[in-house]
Amino acid sequence: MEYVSTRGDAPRLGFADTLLAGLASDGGLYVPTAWPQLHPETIRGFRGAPYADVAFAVLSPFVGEDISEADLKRMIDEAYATFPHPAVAPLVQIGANHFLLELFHGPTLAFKDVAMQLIARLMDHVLSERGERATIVGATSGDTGGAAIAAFAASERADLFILFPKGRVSPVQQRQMTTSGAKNVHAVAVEGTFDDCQALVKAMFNDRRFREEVGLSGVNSINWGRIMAQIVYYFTAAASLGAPDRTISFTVPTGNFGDIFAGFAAKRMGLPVDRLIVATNANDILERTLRTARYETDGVVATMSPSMDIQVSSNFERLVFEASGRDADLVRRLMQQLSQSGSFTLPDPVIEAIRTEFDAGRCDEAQTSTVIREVLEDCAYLLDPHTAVGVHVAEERMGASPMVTLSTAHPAKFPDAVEKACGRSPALPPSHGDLMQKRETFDGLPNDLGALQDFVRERSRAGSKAGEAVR
Ligand SMILES: Cc1ncc(COP(=O)(O)O)c(C=O)c1O
Ligand SMILES: N[C@@H](CCOP(=O)(O)O)C(=O)O
Repeated sequence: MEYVSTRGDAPRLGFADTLLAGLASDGGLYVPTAWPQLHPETIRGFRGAPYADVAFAVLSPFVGEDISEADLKRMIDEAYATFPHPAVAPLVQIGANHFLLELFHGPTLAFKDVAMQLIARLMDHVLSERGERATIVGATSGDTGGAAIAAFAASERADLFILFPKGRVSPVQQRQMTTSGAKNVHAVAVEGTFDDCQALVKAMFNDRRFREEVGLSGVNSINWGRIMAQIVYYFTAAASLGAPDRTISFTVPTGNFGDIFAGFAAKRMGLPVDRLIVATNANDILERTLRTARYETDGVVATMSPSMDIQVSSNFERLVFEASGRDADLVRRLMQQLSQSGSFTLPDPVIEAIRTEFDAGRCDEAQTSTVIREVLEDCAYLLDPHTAVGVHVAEERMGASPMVTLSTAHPAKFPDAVEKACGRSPALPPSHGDLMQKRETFDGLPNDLGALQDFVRERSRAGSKAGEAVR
């Protein structure tokens, strides 16, 4: 399997190089040259199968020969053994035809663990086979950071720098990033928004000298490995509800568009998906884009679902590439307009192609609180605010197909918002009991590329071991 950049101007890479590259050298995002196809009989066989077995079947074609079957199988088994729930990603019914796909049973109680636990193992494996080290820099609005730190804290091969927007993550999210005690982990509070953090990460990737100097790699969903691992749970959920013998719709609380793009990829691989529904909070750029064809950034507002407080939605670029018939020239032009003017307009055939498969809806703060309260009253089930955004939008758009709303975080990550909405404060699971008492360590930096690069240079050198090659 080979991967191409959405901007058409970077070398094609195999799986291992794509995984370590993160962002393509032309600023684009890698996608597979062709979508592997799963036969309906294979999908039918996923019913009742262990999650790790489905993961192996779905992921093998993307990995190809870069990692042996035995090693891939072992790493998948190890990754999902960190999830205490035997199903890894169980379904819970909350309405006649409405199901929640609980993706928060991993080490940091958010869906990011599903991919991060696997890609940390894959990256370490590839780096150690090559005798190399990597400097991983990631941006987070709260959940990616904690999941990456939990997954890479034991890494012998990577130094990890996580940028989070100061004062804009929940206390639980912040402590998951600042209390690991791991020497190779650096949590950095940036004076700015998540979009600022993400722009800094992309600027570091686009600085070729810096990229080579520190052996830069990334674990945000710009990295194909993240998307790939998230495809699996669309298959497990749909198969247990009757796919391939009936179609299933998915509603996805959306920020950076990675999670819903994984659903699109599952559909391209043969999963009978009916509608893919984008659910946004008040930061509704994607809902506006699907309605008006105009993608226009508009300043981020802080909400009770902070992990979705995003305006520049990286993976939308992958969708534009696919919906335009893989027109890299168009993608390059639109992304240039975005960086120059903060907006672009999708050509008619592209927005029409997107609308044939996607819908979108928005959920404001009052509606988020109402949903949390109503679902608690009706189903005795406590939603986190991100999932509540999804449930609100899903309920507006129920059709004939069963609806699966992705439940992306445990409510205990956002206890204040949940308590304000419904009067109940969710407790952290016992395994996280002492989190709020642990000592925090983090650095603060301005929203300044030079300052950040100096910081990374200094710390990643300190973290690397003498005698080992730096990528
Ligand atoms: C809890 C939660 N829900 C939803 C999202 C949105 O996912 P995506 O960025 O893949 O669209 C995020 C972060 O990205 C998140 O942390
Ligand atoms: N919501 C995310 C933002 C980063 O998204 P990613 O999927 O690109 O890593 C977060 O919680 O950090």
